[in-house]
Amino acid sequence: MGSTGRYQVCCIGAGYVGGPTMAVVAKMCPKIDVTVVDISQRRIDAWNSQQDSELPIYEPGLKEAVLNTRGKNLFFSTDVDGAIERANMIFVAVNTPTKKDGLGAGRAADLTYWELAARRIAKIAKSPKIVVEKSTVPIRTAEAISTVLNASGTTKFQILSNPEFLAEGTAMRDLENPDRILIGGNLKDEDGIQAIGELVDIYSHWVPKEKIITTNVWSSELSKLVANFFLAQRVSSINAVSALCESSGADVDEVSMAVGMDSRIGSKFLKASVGFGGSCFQKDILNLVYLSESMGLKEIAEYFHWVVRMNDLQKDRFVSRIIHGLFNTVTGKRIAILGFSFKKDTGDTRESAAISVCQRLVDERANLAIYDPKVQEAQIWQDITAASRMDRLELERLVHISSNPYEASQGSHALVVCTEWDEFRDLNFEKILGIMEKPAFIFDGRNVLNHEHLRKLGFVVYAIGKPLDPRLNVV
Ligand SMILES: NC(=O)C1=CN([C@@H]2O[C@H](COP(=O)(O)OP(=O)(O)OC[C@H]3O[C@@H](n4cnc5c(N)ncnc54)[C@H](O)[C@@H]3O)[C@@H](O)[C@H]2O)C=CC1
Ligand SMILES: O=C(O)[C@H]1O[C@H](OP(=O)(O)OP(=O)(O)OC[C@H]2O[C@@H](n3ccc(=O)[nH]c3=O)[C@H](O)[C@@H]2O)[C@H](O)[C@@H](O)[C@@H]1O
Repeated sequence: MGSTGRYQVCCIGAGYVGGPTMAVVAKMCPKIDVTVVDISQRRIDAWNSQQDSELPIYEPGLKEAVLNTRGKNLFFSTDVDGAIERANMIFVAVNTPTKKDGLGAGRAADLTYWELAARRIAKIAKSPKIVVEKSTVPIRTAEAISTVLNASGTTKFQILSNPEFLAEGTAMRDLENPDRILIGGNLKDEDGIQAIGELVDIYSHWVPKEKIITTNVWSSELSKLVANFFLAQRVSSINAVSALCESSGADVDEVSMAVGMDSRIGSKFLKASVGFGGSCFQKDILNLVYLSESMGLKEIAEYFHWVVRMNDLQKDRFVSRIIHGLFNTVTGKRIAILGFSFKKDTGDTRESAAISVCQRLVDERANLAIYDPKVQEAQIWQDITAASRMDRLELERLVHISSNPYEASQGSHALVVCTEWDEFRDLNFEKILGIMEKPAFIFDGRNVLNHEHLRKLGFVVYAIGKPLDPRLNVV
């Protein structure tokens, strides 16, 4: 207990996982004090902002949960040391991106932030702590972290693995009603069992006991990576099928419905798209590739790697369709990009397929007008500049950020849907057709529009995995 007599939880890392996860813990456990800390002052200021629209991330339902608990039993702070000192349990939800340089670059997870957080805990903690690995990490990270934590010998630490399965855009729903809670710990040790019990107690406030499962630490760490591999693999598989559909006249949505109705296969995650994005699928699969390679399992590494390669291929295929469709050149043509986030209901753009699509089109010297309802203009510039070989000045001649879809469409040769935002379904396409160059093309990278209706209006439409429009120039 902290000095207040209340159980103290601290979370290091106030990002997409730390913020929503702790908001739910605070909401569901009013008798527990939850402090979320971060080294980024800007992020913490945004979490504490009185302007609720300024929370650092957009997630349906998040604002309400934060406003109802903030200042009561949910606190956001940059005082990392103070929070560590007071805590009974410390969640670590820092970022674990793919390594950019050095050994394992482009594949292995970069655990710098994790290790820094662990070293801070080791330095500051004076009383026993339970340290919960929330970030997605390679198998056996808990063991390494345990070595760092216990090296000074000043106090005792129990390390638990408790991977997070929330998906952005549905984070609050996923957290409040999870399919399962996975806790990995030392089941052979009394202190380990006690630590697992404390974490189970927290989740038991709102999650039925049968959904809380305990395993050894390594199974838990590996299960997280494997879950993401299985999900991404389904998207890559259906995207591979989409190419087959376009060449054969089959319709990928019909195939996916027919296949998904087999209860052994299931209907979720079978939606063909321009390619999966997000901060985790690619990174976690590359992590599995690296782990397999380090274990000498070359063919298994290749098997995992194909899921990522298929995804790159799908993005390339989509851009090729646009270029060939527009009579083999997009140079100087205006193209409206609808949607920039990696999926709907989030402003997150990490690894978004839209970035690759825009970068390839800019390489072809197309003029882009980009519209997204939630992504900040500065973020779009940052992503495009990072992805492109051109500098900001050159890019500013080619790229324009639009404040609405109609402005983006004005004078454009093609509309390209990169994110499945609901509002795109309800646009006034008669009006859009009127303000576009003719022939007016639509490339629906998410299969969200009513293609038949659009064709009747006069658009030439390309959709992923659908029979090809005879008016589309196909190579
Ligand atoms: N974004 C998602 O949907 C999911 C992410 N994950 C995993 O959760 C982890 C975190 O992901 P996100 O929340 O998306 O990352 P994020 O980048 O949004 O947040 C991480 C935060 O940690 C802070 N940080 C880094 N080092 C720190 C330190 N030493 N002390 C204090 N703060 C520090 C950063 O400033 C940042 O605000 C990753 O391992 C990710 O793979 C797991 C499930 C879902
Ligand atoms: O480890 C993580 O970070 C998380 O990764 C994914 O969540 P997230 O990346 O937020 O979003 P998803 O809903 O999985 O979508 C990922 C990408 O796949 C695409 N997708 C998804 C489903 C589908 O049928 N087709 C498809 O193209 C989405 O548009 C998006 O670009 C997993 O779904 C979460 O369980 C996991 O916790």
